[in-house]
Amino acid sequence: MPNWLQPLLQRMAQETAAVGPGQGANHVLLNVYRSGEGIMPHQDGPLYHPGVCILSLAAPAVMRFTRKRSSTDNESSGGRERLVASVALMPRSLLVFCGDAYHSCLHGIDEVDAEMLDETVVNMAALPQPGDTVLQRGGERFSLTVRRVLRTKNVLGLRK
Ligand SMILES: O=C(O)CCC(=O)C(=O)O
Ligand SMILES: [Fe+2]
Repeated sequence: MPNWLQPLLQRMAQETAAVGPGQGANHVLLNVYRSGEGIMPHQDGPLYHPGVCILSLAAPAVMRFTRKRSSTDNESSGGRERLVASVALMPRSLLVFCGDAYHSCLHGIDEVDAEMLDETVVNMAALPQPGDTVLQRGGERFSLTVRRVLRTKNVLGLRK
């Protein structure tokens, strides 16, 4: 890990056990999004300890958590009816998630220039003007996604 990341990772390890109790992070991903760019709904998967910290920098965006599609869902449904929570990713904020949000939901960022703020936004108070119905993305957003990659042999069940 580069030196400049150490204080950040130490602070995350002190304040949350989400990325691996007692162990901390060993994997940091830098993503850059221009306004209008997003990341498709996905699950971070079994190679990681099931918890993640996302530090947001520069322009804001909104992360949408959607329930995974089940066998009884209508094939043609767009996904909005499976939306369970939205989180405004404000500059210099940290999103930590694990548990159901990690295992039972997909997370993604829409490819939009302006985010609609509806009743699914769980952190309205973090917005500059609580009560606004639109959040302009405005410019480039950088995120650091901090996780712990598990030892592959453990994940595959090969270790005794
Ligand atoms: O950039 C973000 O805020 C999310 C990134 C993400 O979900 C991922 O890298 O798995
Ligand atoms: Fe992700």
